[in-house]
Amino acid sequence: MPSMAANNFSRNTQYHQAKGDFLARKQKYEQQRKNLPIAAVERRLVEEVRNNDTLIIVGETGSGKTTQLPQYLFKGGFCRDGGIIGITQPRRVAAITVAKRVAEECGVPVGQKVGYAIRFEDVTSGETKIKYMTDGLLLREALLDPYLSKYSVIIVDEAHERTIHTDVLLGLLKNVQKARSKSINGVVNTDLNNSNNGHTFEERIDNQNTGILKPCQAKKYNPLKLIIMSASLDARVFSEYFGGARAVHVQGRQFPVDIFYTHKPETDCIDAALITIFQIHLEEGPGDVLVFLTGQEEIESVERLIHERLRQLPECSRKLLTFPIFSSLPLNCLRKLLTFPIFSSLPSEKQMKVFMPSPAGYRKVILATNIAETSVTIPGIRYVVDPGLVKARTYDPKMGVDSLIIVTTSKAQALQRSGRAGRDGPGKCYRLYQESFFEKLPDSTLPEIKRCDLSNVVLQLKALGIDDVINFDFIEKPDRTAVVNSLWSLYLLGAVTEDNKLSDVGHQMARLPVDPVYSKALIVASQFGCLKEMLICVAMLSVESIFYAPREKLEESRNALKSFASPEGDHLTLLNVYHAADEFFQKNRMVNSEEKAEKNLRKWCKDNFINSRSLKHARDIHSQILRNVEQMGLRVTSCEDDMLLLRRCLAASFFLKAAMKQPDGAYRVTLSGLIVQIHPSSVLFRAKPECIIFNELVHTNHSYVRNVSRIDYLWLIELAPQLYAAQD
Ligand SMILES: Nc1ncnc2c1ncn2[C@@H]1O[C@H](COP(=O)(O)OP(=O)(O)OP(=O)(O)O)[C@@H](O)[C@H]1O
Repeated sequence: MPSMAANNFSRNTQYHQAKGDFLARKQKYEQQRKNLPIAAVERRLVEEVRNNDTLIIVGETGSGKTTQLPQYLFKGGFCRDGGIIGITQPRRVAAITVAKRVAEECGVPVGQKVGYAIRFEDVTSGETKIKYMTDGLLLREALLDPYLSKYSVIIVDEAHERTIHTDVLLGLLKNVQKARSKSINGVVNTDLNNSNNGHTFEERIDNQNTGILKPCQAKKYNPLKLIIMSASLDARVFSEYFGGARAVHVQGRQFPVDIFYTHKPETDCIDAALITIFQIHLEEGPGDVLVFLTGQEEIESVERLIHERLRQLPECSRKLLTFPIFSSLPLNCLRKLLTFPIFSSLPSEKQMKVFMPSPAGYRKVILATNIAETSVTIPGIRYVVDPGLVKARTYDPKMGVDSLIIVTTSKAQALQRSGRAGRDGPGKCYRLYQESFFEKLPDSTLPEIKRCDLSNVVLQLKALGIDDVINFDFIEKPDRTAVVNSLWSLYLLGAVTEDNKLSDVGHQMARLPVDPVYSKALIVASQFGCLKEMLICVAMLSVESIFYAPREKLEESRNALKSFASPEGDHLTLLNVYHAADEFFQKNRMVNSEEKAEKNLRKWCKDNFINSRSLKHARDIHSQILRNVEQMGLRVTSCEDDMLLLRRCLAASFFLKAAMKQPDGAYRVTLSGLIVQIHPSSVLFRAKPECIIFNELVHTNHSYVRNVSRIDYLWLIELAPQLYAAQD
């Protein structure tokens, strides 16, 4: 047995070692931080924020805006009165990774002084002073705390992305800022928007919750400092919107990035990307590669092709041994290439894998959608491959059709993409198009608010007390038809009343973090007595494709699907998959550890051609929305085997998307008159029932509907008379 002295000695050594490591890390971060271009203007920036309530900061990618400015403001005393510095990001992955980095730089665990919050995950505490979050999350917070009273500073980062949430936030923050500065001057706060009937937000909210209008109480708030930030925004537009707000530019970048263009246009982007990846791998020095692709399918096929080509490579080539960089690598170096996908529907823990360093001697190739385009730093990336394409949402308000199409990027996006290299050393960016093509790209991307279904935003605004959505002070007004159509859909869903006010149901819907059609479905299901089943349907419908059909095993995957298929449609089929997976998992967990049961479930998914990532994501969403509905006091009961009841509930919920069979076997959408086909992936593709409801409309060479269930037209008349009775 070791003596006490020896024990103490070893503990002492461990302590000193840990302390030494900590100090070395601290020193390393301090040095890195000092070298960032933004460090040279720290004092000036803090002064600018002190002197201006609204400030626009434009600075090169990688100059240190996102990670450093909040720390400077903290040090500059902006949290002294107990206020928090909030920083919004358009994407979850950026909020998480930047928070982790800043926590490391501060030498604290994430969740304490520095934290993050995204939909369904809150890693903050009472101690948190620097909080990274998605723009959507801050919007949700505004529902509960309309003055955003806990924030002393809000930084809207990557504002150039102009996500729908950023645009709504900007309008909201402008009002909150005005209201808070009035309150500090002792003016009673009655002016957060034009249509609040002269009551404060608190009063309106109390009125909604209790029905009793409380007496007016003037509250004092500190002014809200607002900072709009990006590497690639048109400062003029934002400055004008904020009444001539001051804009400052942070000069300089840490490392150079060389840009390369192709000599002629590329006809096959995937092939061009593959050639470039291998060219980099075989001819360039150490460093990882980041490739921008348009979506999960493309990523998976490029990943497969990389592995196929890798297998064809010789163990090692003589030619390569003449390059000094390869001479030190082991003989099988040519195959030492690892691929990592990252896209939005990939569960967070899988997404985080791209941030781990590659094993010694390996080169990492990250295949990403535009999720990795802004804010994130992936350590080790020296090469960026940019085919110049992105999958973007478009919306046809007349047809009510929301679709994803592949379009060329804007200059701002190209700049952001190249900015992912050159963050921890000099970088190279290969744009797979000609320079003349780049010159013709639009400067910035069309704001999302101009190309999206607005139902969710309109619902949120109304829940915030902003009834006159058309006249809301947007930085850029959305299409009037789109607003009117979303108001119409919300009216049909029962979320707004005839006189355009949010109904009780609407208030309930706004509390659920899913699309209005789904939140309504959950409320309807609690009345029908099948909320247990609807929670599963909504979770499964909220993720990308559950079924996985590799081209080479199409027949096998179809057979696997048959074992879950319901003749009534895709919703019941999804329910069968979820139940089967859950039963398998629960049985496994009785005899295995949680980890082993998870592993076995992944194997079960593989055997059954189910996308385990999507299923895991659906299971997570399910538990989160279950918590939400329980908090709201909705009755979570099961309809057991009464599938007729569940189908009627589907009709009562998704009646906005119904279609009738035409003599030629195509379908006519009842609301828009659009002619569509059932997608081949649907279990009803061949059955072709007379009347269907569906959740998704996609455009390829035809208009297809997906996630389809068989219903009876008479149910629509009975359950959605507001739309169907008049047509009878
Ligand atoms: N997770 C990380 N790992 C390693 N280095 C990092 C990390 N995050 C940031 N850095 C370093 O800090 C620098 C500044 O990053 P930061 O995100 O603050 O820049 P930025 O100006 O906001 O860039 P962008 O406009 O591209 O978001 C990076 O270039 C990189 O050198």
